Amino acid sequence: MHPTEHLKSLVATDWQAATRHPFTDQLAAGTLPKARMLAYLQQDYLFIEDFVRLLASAIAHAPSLPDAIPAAQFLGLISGPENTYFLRAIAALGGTTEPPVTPHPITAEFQALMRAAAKSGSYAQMIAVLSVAEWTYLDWASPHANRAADLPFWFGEWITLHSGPGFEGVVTYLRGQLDQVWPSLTPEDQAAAQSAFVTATRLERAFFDAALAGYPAA
Ligand SMILES: Cc1ncc(CO)c(N)n1
Repeated sequence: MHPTEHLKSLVATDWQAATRHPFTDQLAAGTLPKARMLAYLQQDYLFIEDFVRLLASAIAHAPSLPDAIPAAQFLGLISGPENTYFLRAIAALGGTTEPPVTPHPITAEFQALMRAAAKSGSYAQMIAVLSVAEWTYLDWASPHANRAADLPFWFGEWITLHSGPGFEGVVTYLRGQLDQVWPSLTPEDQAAAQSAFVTATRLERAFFDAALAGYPAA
């Protein structure tokens, strides 16, 4: 079994909950209330800021240029079409990106995980968090890809950005990076990368739970 398959098997319950979630089911059915989608995108735009910095850190720590290039191309996608999607969708749903919203506690936990991975110096930890983020999104979005065109763009494009051959390639690349470095890691590094993978999956699930509930005050 590939290391990434083993890691996924460890978190099967959270993985299933994060990728077959009522939030994304409602999104793909077009029945998710607009206010819920807006609040989610505003929180996710905070997530994306730290995601961009984490991805940049992984690029900086990649073992070789061929290992770095696909991540650099993906960074261009996030900084280009995906960033533009956020700005257009948040505006169309009646919101703003400035000033940024206050991070919900789950968003803050995710930010802390990404910041810790980014400054850990461990490429495996960085890739572990990035892999969970993109692989869970590929898994929830792919079954809905054929319906994206019929939805309002703030739902449809969010599915399209996370499905299809190009995005599958991103996930294959990220998993391949973790599978490639895994055997050379010390047991301590493997444990830290596994812990990052487990925590990231728990937070993906919790992020959708909070978004579905509309971020009720604690
Ligand atoms: C919370 C979260 N996880 C993963 C992705 C995919 O990049 C996202 N946009 N937001």
